Amino acid sequence: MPDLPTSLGQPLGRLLQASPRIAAFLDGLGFGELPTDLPAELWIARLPQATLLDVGLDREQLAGHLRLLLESAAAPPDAMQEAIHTLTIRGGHGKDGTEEPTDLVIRAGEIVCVVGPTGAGKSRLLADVECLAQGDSPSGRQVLLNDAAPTADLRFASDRKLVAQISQNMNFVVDLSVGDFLAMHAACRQVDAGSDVVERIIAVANTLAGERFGPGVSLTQLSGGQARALMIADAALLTASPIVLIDEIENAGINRRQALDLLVARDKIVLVSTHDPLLALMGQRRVVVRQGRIAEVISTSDAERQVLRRLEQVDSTLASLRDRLRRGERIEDPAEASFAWL
Ligand SMILES: Nc1ncnc2c1ncn2[C@@H]1O[C@H](COP(=O)(O)OP(=O)(O)OP(=O)(O)O)[C@@H](O)[C@H]1O
Repeated sequence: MPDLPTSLGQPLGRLLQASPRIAAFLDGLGFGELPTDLPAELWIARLPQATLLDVGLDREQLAGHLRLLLESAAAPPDAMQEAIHTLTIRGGHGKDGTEEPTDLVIRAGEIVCVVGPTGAGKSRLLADVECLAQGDSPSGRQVLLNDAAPTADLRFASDRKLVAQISQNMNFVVDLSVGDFLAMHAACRQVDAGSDVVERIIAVANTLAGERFGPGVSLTQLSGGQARALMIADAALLTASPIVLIDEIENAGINRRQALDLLVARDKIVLVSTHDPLLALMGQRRVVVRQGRIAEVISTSDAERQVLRRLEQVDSTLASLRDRLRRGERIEDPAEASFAWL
């Protein structure tokens, strides 16, 4: 394994070499030519405020994001994960029996969002992937991995699940501490007991969720957002499953872009069911579900990416207002919520 930089004290050029995702991430934010000799943290410290406003991130968020991507690049690749290159959903039928016309092929490292009105069948679609349906679910869909039907062994093996699901209600029933739970999971995954994986997962989860928590806190005491952040960090850094399904990420508690980038940086196939415009536009494509069937597959356009940047700016303004209210401050100047600068 090449010697990978692990801190932002390294020159930007080294980070770009170490992780193509970092290069893609900075490029996607619209940073053109970068001062490759400058240490990354110095570059972040010197960025003009106007540039940060443009990209919709503050200095801390940008640094956090780069650290997560570095973290992912430094983690060892997973043998099983690398084995799945494509997930194909072969058309079934809608609730009224109308056929689904096309097959949907999703590649490793791709985010596909699932949108549609309430009750349209978004969760059904995720459930079909979760159980690797073979025409035996209400939609009649068939799921292929690397262009082939999964063997029964792969479909039903509980010890090496191909699909990890992060759902809306992460209610933990075991009363373990976060640290014990992760250590147990690491042991199941045969990750070196001496490694710092538990600390790293908690640190990553803390960058995703607002309110920090430590290894001593009980799983049952985590808030919904904290539990989701923990599961996403665990799915990215410890769980081998190459396919991750997410049923909505609440917009208040979690840094959604970081969460998705973290999974994609590990070359997972990510399907997110959502009603949130920010999340919906973060995917490369989105599937529109109507009456139980995939009615359309839309690729996110460049113009939509521009809209997403604006939405991220609005979101970051809302997040900072939310934080101030949480700290007990008053917000009385209407200009603070006018968004006229957009
Ligand atoms: N293709 C299909 N054929 C038959 N039944 C379906 C199909 N798709 C969805 N359903 C059924 O329709 C109902 C609503 O679907 P689902 O819960 O997936 O909707 P949803 O879009 O996730 O809704 P929400 O936004 O409220 O979470 C469920 O009972 C589901 O089993």
